[in-house]
Amino acid sequence: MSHACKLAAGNWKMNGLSADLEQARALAAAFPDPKCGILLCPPATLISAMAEAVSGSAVMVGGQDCHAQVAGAHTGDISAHMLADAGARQVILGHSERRADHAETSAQVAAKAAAAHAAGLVAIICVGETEAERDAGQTLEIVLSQLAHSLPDGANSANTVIAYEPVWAIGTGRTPTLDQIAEVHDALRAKLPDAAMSLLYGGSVKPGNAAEIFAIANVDGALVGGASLKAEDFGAIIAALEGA
Ligand SMILES: O=C(CO)COP(=O)(O)O
Repeated sequence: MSHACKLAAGNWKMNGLSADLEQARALAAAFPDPKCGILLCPPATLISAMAEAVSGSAVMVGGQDCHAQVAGAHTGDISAHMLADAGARQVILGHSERRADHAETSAQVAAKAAAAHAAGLVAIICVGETEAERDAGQTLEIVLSQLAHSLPDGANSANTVIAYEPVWAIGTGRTPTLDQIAEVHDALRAKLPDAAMSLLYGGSVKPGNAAEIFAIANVDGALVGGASLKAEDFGAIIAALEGA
C-alpha cells in the first residue's frame, strides 16, 4: 500500500431498486468507524434515498457519470451539481462501459471531471486496456494515454482518484496476475500529477482475492462491481482493505 488514502468503492452499475437500500444500511451498520473510505455508487435514481439511508454513517454515496455542463438542454443527462445536490460526494467517470457504450473519449472524461471538481465532487477516473490491447503489448501505452488525456487541470489527491480496470477483467471472474496489476499501478503512480492520489484496482475483485490484491504496493483500494451489491461480500472486501 502507498501513503494515499484507502478507498473501497462499489459500482452498482444499472442494478438496484429501493429494496436494495437495505444493503447500504447493513454496510453502514457493519462499519461504524472504518479505517478506509467506503463509497457506494448506485444508479442515479437511488442516490438521494441512499444518501438519506446512510446519513450519519461513514458510508459515502456517489454517481456513475455526469454531464460536463452545469445545466441545460441535455435530455436524460445529469450534471455534477445535481449529483452533489442529491447527496453524492464522488462520481465515477470514464468507466469502460461508458467509453464503449457511449463512445466517451478521454477529452470528454476530462471535461466531466472538471465539472465534478467545480461541483465539489471527487472524480474517480477509470482507465484500462481491452484484451486485444493487452495481447498486442499495448497495456501501458493505452492506460497512460487515457490517464494523460482524462485528467483535468487542477486534479490532485483531494479531488481525484484513479481506477485501473482492465476491460477483460470486468464481470468475467478473470483477473490479471498480481505482477501485472503491480506493473500497471507502478506506471500510473509515476505519471500522477500528485503522488498521493489514490489508485484503485477494479475487475472481478471478490472476498477471495481482495487481500492479495490489496497487498500490492501501489494499490490503495478497489472499485468493485458485482461483489458490491451484497453488503456481506462488499463488507468482506472492506475488511480485507482495513487489514492491508
Ligand atoms: O467494472 C467494475 C467496477 O467499476 C468491476 O466490475 P466487477 O467487479 O463486477 O468485475
